[in-house]
Amino acid sequence: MPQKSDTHGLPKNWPSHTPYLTTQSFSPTLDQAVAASLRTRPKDAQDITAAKGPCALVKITPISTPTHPACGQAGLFAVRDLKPGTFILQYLGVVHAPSTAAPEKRDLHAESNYDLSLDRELGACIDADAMGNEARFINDYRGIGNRPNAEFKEIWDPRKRERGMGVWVLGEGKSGKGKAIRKGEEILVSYGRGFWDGRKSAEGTPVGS
Ligand SMILES: C[S@@+](CC[C@H](N)C(=O)[O-])C[C@H]1O[C@@H](n2cnc3c(N)ncnc32)[C@H](O)[C@@H]1O
Repeated sequence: MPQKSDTHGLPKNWPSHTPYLTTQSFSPTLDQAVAASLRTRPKDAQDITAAKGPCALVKITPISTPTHPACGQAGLFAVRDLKPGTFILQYLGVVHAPSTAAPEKRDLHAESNYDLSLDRELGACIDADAMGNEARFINDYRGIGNRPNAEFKEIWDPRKRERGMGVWVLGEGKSGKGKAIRKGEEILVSYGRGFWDGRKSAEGTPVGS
């Protein structure tokens, strides 16, 4: 059954102060060369044209369990069983990269907790802090589950001719250990140690402690 959305076509529990995106937004500071590269199909990306609007596979849920490390925030949960390797949804936000025209400009995205790398060489990222879709509510598995049950991977939208990032249920892999995500389970990825190390150093805690 599709996930109920409110009268404005927003997913349930979508925050009123955050614009809901149905396609990627591009920073006006994006260099032409970077923009061109983001419109060139990479070798390893999967072709996906994600459906627009609220995703029927997931729901945004406020977290009130005191032992949950993101208590008081929200998370993204499966509304049906999802098989290993299933594409769930695209990670939408503002696509940005350092500008060669104004390299001295302050990076407006440096402190975002919603900034996902798209292309390391280009420094291109997708920031869902100011605007995005349900994928911005995916929490890191640490302190919640034993391991991630989902992963971010690059996609290529053949219709828009755009690179992007998608969220998949972890595949079965060589070991065949990838498991389905059960209805009601929280969708959890690994942000990578860099995310948490960056936070520790920003807070003045020595990295690695
Ligand atoms: C991309 S947001 C995830 C959605 C967020 N929970 C919300 O409601 O907006 C990343 C932020 O969620 C929180 N978070 C995610 N995973 C966490 C975890 N395993 N432990 C503690 N906080 C977590 C942190 O505050 C982090 O900066």
